[in-house]
Amino acid sequence: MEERIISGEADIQDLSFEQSLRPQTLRQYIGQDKVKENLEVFIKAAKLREETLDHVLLYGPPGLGKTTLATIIANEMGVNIRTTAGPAIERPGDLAAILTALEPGDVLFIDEIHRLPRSIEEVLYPAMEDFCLDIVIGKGPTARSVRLDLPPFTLVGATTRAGSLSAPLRDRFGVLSRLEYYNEEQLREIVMRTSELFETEINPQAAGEIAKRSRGTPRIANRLLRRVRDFAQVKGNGAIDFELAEESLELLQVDRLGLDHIDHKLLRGIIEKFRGGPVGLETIAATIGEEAHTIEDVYEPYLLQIGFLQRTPRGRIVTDLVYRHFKMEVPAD
Ligand SMILES: Nc1ncnc2c1ncn2[C@@H]1O[C@H](COP(=O)(O)OP(=O)(O)OP(=O)(O)O)[C@@H](O)[C@H]1O
Ligand SMILES: [Mg+2]
Repeated sequence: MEERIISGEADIQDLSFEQSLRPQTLRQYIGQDKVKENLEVFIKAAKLREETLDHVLLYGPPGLGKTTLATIIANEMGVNIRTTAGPAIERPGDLAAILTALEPGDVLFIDEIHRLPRSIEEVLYPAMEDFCLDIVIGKGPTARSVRLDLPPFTLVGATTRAGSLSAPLRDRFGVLSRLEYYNEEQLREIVMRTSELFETEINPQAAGEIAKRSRGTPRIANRLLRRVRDFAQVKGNGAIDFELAEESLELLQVDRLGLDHIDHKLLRGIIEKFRGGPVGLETIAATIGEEAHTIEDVYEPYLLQIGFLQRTPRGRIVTDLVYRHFKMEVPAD
């Protein structure tokens, strides 16, 4: 699969920047008002009662701020955060080592928690419920189970696929927070904030233009800003004004709605070869030379989200919005 500048997934460059761009407190975290309001109350209440915060599950598409929020939760609670990821925990012993090393009140952040092996999940249940571990010592007929007390902790899990989480695991989280795509105004604020951290001058209109093309995703907004900043440095005096932003984004081939050439190929393919659909996923896949599941997981979600594609029982259809976006005549039927 080719790399796309408008992908929500982190690339190597993103990773090297993101740490320094992360807001540290709920107050600095832009948008996601409902999630923030709830967390604020739960955190306050937990602190008043001098208890640990309930376990929190954060879910939503890549790049919307799950890892950021996990860090903020620990900061706001005034505790340490230990970070690991579902695929990194292979054996029950791995998890036991992490859990027994926690200090009272700590946040344990498990990223990609849907990729935790089932055998590990089972170790996690009593840990989450009663702060204890049941470990088996020895093998065969002499094996016995020992119960080990753990310090109370808060598990923060993050996943892009809440649907792949087993029900028993999901049920053990007290707080379930779904992150939503950001609106233009919120993304504009994020771009302004990041520019400040970069010490790059930007005017609000230019920030708005980057926001518009960021597909509702802070990670993409920050990435586009970085690229536009390069253009500003090389072609201008370092400051980002509207014309420069627009010109650079055109050169980067990210259109007014944040669509790139792959989106265009997919949409035009359906229009030109299938008269706008309905057409089956497999057929689309064969036409544009991609795997069906890649289209479903990666290409389609944003197009569905902005109403450019619709799923019907007979396949995908493009909507009138697409014809208008491409300045094509909307067909009569
Ligand atoms: N609400 C926000 N306000 C400001 N910046 C944000 C916000 N949310 C995310 N960001 C920025 O976007 C970048 C990506 O966020 P983050 O790494 O938390 O996403 P994620 O949901 O964990 O993604 P993934 O699913 O790939 O793990 C970070 O660099 C962060 O600075
Ligand atoms: Mg993350």
